[in-house]
Amino acid sequence: MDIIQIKDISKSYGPDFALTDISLNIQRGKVFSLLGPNGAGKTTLVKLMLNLMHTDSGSIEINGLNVNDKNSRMGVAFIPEKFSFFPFYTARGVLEFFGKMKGIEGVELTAQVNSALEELQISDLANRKLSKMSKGQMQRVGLASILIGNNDLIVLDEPFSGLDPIGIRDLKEIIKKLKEQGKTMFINSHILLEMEQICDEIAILNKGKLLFAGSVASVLEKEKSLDDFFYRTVNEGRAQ
Ligand SMILES: Nc1ncnc2c1ncn2[C@@H]1O[C@H](COP(=O)(O)OP(=O)(O)OP(=O)(O)O)[C@@H](O)[C@H]1O
Repeated sequence: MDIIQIKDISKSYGPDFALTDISLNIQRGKVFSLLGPNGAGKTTLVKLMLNLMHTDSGSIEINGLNVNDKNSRMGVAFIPEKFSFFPFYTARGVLEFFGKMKGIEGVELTAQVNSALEELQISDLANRKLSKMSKGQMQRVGLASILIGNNDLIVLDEPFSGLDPIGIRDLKEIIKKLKEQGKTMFINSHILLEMEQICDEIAILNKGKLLFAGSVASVLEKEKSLDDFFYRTVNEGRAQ
């Protein structure tokens, strides 16, 4: 079954449509990326999926449940583009908070937190407060939180922004490992080269309209790169 089912959704902010008649299904266990230029509607779609806003029309289901049902978000982890949390929390404190919210405690919580800190190479920052961290370090704390608990669906908004080249490589490895564990990833991004390397499926959005949905493999059969395909698709969409 598809883990995300988006049916004919539209969303406007006042008179302006941010999304128009979008239908999209995401298969379980795939790495999916929603690509689009600035203002395309990517964040709006994520907010609708997480029920942070409501659609004007159409419906979204996660795990077969309408997103109005809070149970649809069980096992869903979300990291916004700029991760932030109470500045007086340490990295360990943040991860313990996320774990406790998921009902994980004691030795199991300590083991998961230590493993997440190691995976993101921030064990040395475990006891540092967020207020004393760089942007990239804070982003790594946010990304470590997706490893806490048994998340089925991981939604990442521009996860590569703010990461240095080592961070980008580490994150790609983490995404690969999570895919091997059968997790589904929904990634909003502008960084086409990274997406070409790690994604199974993409959709291209521009000005609130869905211009393409399909596999990266099918794109690369016909095009030199995802980059070329993206620019051509967006430009043809603009011309219409
Ligand atoms: N709160 C808001 N009020 C009014 N218009 C908004 C609001 N949020 C977004 N928009 C508009 O909706 C459209 C889609 O915005 P959205 O943030 O979803 O795009 P995006 O693809 O995530 O862009 P970016 O890549 O720049 O983050 C844009 O035209 C934007 O100006």
